[in-house]
Amino acid sequence: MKPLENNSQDAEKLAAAKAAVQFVKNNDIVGLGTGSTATLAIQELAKLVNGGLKIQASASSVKTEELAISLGIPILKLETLGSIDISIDGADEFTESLNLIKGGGGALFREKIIASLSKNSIIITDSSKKVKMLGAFNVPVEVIPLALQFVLNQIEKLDGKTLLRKTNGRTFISDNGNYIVDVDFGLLENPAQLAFSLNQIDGILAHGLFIGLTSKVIMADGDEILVFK
Ligand SMILES: O=C[C@H](O)[C@H](O)[C@H](O)COP(=O)(O)O
Repeated sequence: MKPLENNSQDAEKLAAAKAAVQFVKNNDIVGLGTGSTATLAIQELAKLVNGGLKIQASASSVKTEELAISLGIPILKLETLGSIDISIDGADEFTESLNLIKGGGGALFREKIIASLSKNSIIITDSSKKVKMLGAFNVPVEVIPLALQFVLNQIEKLDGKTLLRKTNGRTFISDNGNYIVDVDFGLLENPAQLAFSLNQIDGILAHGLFIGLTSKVIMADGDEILVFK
């Protein structure tokens, strides 16, 4: 049996997912996020699609694409899309100013493209993800392999402590064939400035700081649904 705390966190994720899919309308192109919370939204969306809602969707990871197809959600290739009506995704941390850290699952690059294309970018979370300052969660950075040592040096100049992501002892490889470096910058006084500095480093494909890309965060807290926008 799962510990009680996990059950209530899962219930919050589900409540946020159910609230978010209500914003999806007939004929929308929908961006699908990645992770445990986004998965619940995809399952809820599939129920609506099977009940007659007409949408097309695009996925932020191979895993999400496989899930969506298995549930009968029509999928469009991301490279064909010039805009997305609505996207639903999770986050690792967010602040009330709607800045986020994402990428705990390594899907940050495609998630960022989807968020950037979205007219309405909705983030769904349980109550553990809301923070006063970003940075307790390490900032994921997707690095093109041949640039790894260069990027590590540059990030260290920004006072970041770097850790190459591994899973089960093996170097983690993203859907795009790249490494993920998780960086401890401490609590972030100025996440926008840090995002700008990371954007200047050649060899970084994307980082997990999502600044100004979110329309609203729907967070469940116990039985309550809170919307930050
Ligand atoms: O790369 C993964 C994504 O950014 C996820 O949306 C994020 O890590 C949150 O995942 P979860 O909903 O599982 O906490």
